[in-house]
Amino acid sequence: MRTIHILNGPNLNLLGTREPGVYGTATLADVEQRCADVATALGCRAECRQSNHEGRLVDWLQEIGREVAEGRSIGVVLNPGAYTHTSVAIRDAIAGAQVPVVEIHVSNVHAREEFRRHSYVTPVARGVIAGLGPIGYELAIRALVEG
Ligand SMILES: O=C1C[C@@](O)(C(=O)O)C[C@@H](O)[C@@H]1O
Repeated sequence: MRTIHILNGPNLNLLGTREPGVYGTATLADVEQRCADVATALGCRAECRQSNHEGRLVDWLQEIGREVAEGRSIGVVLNPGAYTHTSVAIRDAIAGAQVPVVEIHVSNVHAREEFRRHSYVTPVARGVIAGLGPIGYELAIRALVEG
């Protein structure tokens, strides 16, 4: 059974209590449970991880690149959090490890501050989902598995 990875970046461990007017009230555990259920329904396994550390996300992306090359993984649903707007290292890890990535944002980053409109990840992602809340993760999993 192939794995689909769900990686969440900084501060997404605070989902549910963090700015609920922007990010809603679902917790990260709720989101991860939903991802696990959708993956199972699609015949694969979800592995969900979160880190507040850029280098750890880079390490995980490199590992996943090896899994993809060996046919053990389908790719990554990645919410890079604030690193979306700052991280050349995460962009380079995705490109260098040739990981299929769907970029996801809970909030509509294009309707917020100007600095959230630029993403270093988008040019190396298969696609982007933003502003649909937790259901975006489900759509991203479907896109990777069925796409
Ligand atoms: O941490 C986050 C969360 C976010 O990626 C989202 O899911 O909407 C949007 C980012 O701008 C922000 O820094």
